[in-house]
Amino acid sequence: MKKHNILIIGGYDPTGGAGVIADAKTAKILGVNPLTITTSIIPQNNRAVYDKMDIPKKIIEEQLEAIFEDFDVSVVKTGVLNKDAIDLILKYKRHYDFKIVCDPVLKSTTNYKFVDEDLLRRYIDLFNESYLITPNEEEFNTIINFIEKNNLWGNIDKNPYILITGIDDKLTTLKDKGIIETIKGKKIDKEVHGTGCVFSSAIASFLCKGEGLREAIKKGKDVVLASVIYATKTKYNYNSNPTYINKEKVIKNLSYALYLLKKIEFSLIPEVGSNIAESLLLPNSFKDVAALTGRIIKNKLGGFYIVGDVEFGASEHIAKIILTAKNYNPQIRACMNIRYEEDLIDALSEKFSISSFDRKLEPPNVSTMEWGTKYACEKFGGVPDIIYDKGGDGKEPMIRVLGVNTIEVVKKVVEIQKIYDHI
Ligand SMILES: Cc1ncc(COP(=O)(O)OP(=O)(O)O)c(N)n1
Ligand SMILES: Cc1nc(C(=O)O)sc1CCOP(=O)(O)O
Repeated sequence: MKKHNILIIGGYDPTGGAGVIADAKTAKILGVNPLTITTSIIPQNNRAVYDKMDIPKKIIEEQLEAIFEDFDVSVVKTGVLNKDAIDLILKYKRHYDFKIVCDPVLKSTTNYKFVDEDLLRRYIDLFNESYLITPNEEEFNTIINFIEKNNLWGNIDKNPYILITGIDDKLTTLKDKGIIETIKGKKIDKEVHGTGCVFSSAIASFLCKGEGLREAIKKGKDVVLASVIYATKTKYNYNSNPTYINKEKVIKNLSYALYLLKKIEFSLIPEVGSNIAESLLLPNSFKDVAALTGRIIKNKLGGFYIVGDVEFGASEHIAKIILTAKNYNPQIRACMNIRYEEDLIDALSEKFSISSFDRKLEPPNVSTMEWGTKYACEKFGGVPDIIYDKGGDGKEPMIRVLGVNTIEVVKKVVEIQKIYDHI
């Protein structure tokens, strides 16, 4: 089966939040083999870019020669470039058949200028040979104004796609400029270093795997959203954390979580049975939530049965908990209900964050799961590890364990069972 090789050519960010490391992480999680060539060493963090040292042209060329001698490359994704790098990419483009996805990084989000007018003039030749260019709105306007001001339209005989990136992305082409399609996005209020790199390398990776342009953009958008939601906190801000949550990933997590559960003597099973569920990112309905079509139920010998299969749309109660909790913390995508025990809650308070709701305070005509989860999260100021209630008329008291995925939830349940067994 053909190996998908993507060649990433860009600058080196030692924090891995942007540059060739961020690009390679993105390609790797998407199942593409990342080959990387460094054009410059750029000491930086989320506070500033401190310097930029260009790699000598000879070394860039030797990196290119080493790769093309030994690998077939279907997509080249470019980040921070210098004139030597552009000259060499165009030289190899004349001899090898690969698509170029060009992310025109003109300056960093910390306002360090990577491109002067002399280099931007050379970029125009690279744009002309590119399949897709991914500027943000400011970079797009700078590029078009530069072409107009310097009367460079004559240098452009091809018509590459342009994706003007933002919360919503606008697909156009360099020459036509009319909007072909707008790809809607979701705003997450968090400034994350490297999102542009992750987005363009995700699109390039999906193209490398044979996806069409629109599908690659839409899936790339999902990667960036997850990478922002699960971004890594640093002292000054956040670093991108390339992450891709799709149905395959959710089902794999749930299957492994059930595998882990079967390894323990799980006895905290409520009369109604337990379910365990995990959702896609920012789920819109119970159809975006996978769970058991049956339940986890006690057997007569003190053990338990896992009844049913894992399917999307299989849960009602646990799905409502996840759908509500995501509004307080979009990282939380999983939950499992277990039996309530009076003295267990106290024993858990040292290791777990806990909130609760009281069914006696429940207003009429509401969904208990939605109202209760909302009540507990607002009381806690976010999403706790555990939400419990002490039951009500004909309603069994319950403990609900929440987490970023079902593997994390089951590991919490294993810890809770251990604590319960030693009370
Ligand atoms: C080596 C390197 N490459 C790219 C960038 C740009 O990253 P950032 O400043 O976070 O901008 P976006 O990727 O978010 O557009 C960089 N700083 N260093
Ligand atoms: C019946 C019930 N009540 C729960 C609660 O948290 O109060 S969890 C639960 C069982 C799980 O239900 P499902 O399979 O619809 O997600």
